[in-house]
Amino acid sequence: MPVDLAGVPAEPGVAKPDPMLVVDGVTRSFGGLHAVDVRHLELQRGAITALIGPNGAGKTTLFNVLTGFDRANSGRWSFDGTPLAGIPAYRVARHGMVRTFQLTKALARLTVLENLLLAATGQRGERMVPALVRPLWKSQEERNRERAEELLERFRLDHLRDAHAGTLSGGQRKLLELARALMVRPTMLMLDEPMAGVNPALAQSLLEHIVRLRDEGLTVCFVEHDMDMVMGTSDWVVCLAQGQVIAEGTPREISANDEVIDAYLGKQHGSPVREDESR
Ligand SMILES: Nc1ncnc2c1ncn2[C@@H]1O[C@H](COP(=O)(O)OP(=O)(O)OP(=O)(O)O)[C@@H](O)[C@H]1O
Repeated sequence: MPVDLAGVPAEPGVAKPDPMLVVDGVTRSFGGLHAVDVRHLELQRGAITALIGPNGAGKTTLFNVLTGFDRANSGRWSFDGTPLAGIPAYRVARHGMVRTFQLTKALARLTVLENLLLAATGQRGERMVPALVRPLWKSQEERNRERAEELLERFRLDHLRDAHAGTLSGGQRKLLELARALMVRPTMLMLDEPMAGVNPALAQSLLEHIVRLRDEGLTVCFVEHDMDMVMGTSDWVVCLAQGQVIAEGTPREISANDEVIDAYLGKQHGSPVREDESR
């Protein structure tokens, strides 16, 4: 564990020694449904925080709001001291908080290398004034290529640089999504179900990549609804249910937390137990 969270009490909304992201009173409703209602939440710098919760708990909605892809109804949050409420996604990314996205059909038609270079857009080479100054633009393009090659090697995708992204296996796609997010050198990585649809061996390798990124100083937050998946990897676990943070703690504390267990079991075994069954 890079930062000692072991002494932090396992309580919803608890303060962290060095928070990177601080969330206050964030709500998001759809009609009458309160999808997100987070009173206070802090994510520790340099740690891997897993955001867990049963289906429909509000994990993705909270992610979308915090990263500027959706709007909160109320609340504020700051990233590394910068208030981010109302800031659009591309500017959130410029502040260093970047989220992964599943490869769309359009991206699947591009090569792996093109995917990476496209992910770097919005950097200097794309902006108006430097774009007119050819040497500057050129050096930015070269830097992007260097970065892309570095990431291809890191994720062992270098032999696939000219393959169409659509031909990659599920696990390779997940690596490409991760590499795309890293093109802009974020300080915080937000991963929405990075292991979804990936076989267990590859999921393990993805988790190892994530741990390595954390060890290099990146702050990571990932959404996952499979509790087992987060246990060996995360430094801290936040559990959402019905939009609210119902528990926080180390993986060990969370796996023994009755409210968390109830939230999961309540969802999976939603129908009331018949009397004869309960007996
Ligand atoms: N655009 C939307 N319009 C209406 N309701 C929505 C919308 N987005 C999410 N919801 C609802 O908000 C609630 C929270 O959904 P969300 O996708 O954030 O949950 P989740 O925890 O990510 O679930 P899962 O693990 O199944 O992905 C759900 O009841 C969902 O149906």
